[in-house]
Amino acid sequence: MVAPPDNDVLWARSLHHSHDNSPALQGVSLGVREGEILAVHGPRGCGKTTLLHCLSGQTVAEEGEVWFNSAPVHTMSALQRERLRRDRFAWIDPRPTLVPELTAWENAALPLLLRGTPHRAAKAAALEWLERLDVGACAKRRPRALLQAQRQRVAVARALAAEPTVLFADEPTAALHTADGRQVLRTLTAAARSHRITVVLATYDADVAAHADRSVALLDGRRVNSLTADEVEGRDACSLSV
Ligand SMILES: Nc1ncnc2c1ncn2[C@@H]1O[C@H](COP(=O)(O)OP(=O)(O)OP(=O)(O)O)[C@@H](O)[C@H]1O
Repeated sequence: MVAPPDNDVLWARSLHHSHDNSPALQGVSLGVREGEILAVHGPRGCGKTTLLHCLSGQTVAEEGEVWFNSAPVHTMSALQRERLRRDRFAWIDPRPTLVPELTAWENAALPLLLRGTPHRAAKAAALEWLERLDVGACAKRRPRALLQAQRQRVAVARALAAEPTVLFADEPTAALHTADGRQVLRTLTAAARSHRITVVLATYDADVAAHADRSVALLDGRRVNSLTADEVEGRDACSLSV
């Protein structure tokens, strides 16, 4: 095993992974520098979510290596990977995944509480980030009483309140209207830059990818240098997705 370059917070080498014998990643390598916002860009089914799952330790790739700083994630036990995700990573799904029984602020505070942050400090951080995401007024409401766009803002607040080393955002604005999506994305990227949070942002949308410092393009589970307009729109069927 060769350790990753010093200035990469995340580093993946030659990742191969398949779902039901259908290859989703076919030899993807990449490095993510500390503090950068990296877009993983490509059409639907090209392997973006699978790549983020492998980088964040949710999935161990069938072949290849993933390193977080100097730690080999691919050889960690399931418990070690779970701790890594809890303590150092945050995740935003395309659609908000909140705990229905908890209020908005309790949802936003949850990762901090799970890490053992004192209740008062966790609540203060959650409320601060809900305000920044313009959903401070919803703090005491449960998810079912919120609009979808408000729920997604709570999910973004939850990810940022935890001040992770790396934030994985999988199509974070997919469920939002364009103007709403732009505003959430601006808040997310500004917060990440000011707090030196590294972001790996999966998107099929070139406008979303433009918010990143750097983009890597995926097609059919492989890195490519650039995408044509048709590929970006996902109009080309992904041959490996059938
Ligand atoms: N759990 C699964 N079971 C079977 N096939 C899967 C599974 N997850 C993903 N795939 C397939 O693996 C390939 C890559 O999927 P992946 O979700 O990583 O791509 P993506 O670029 O994130 O797509 P999308 O934007 O639609 O989420 C696709 O062909 C997809 O159909």
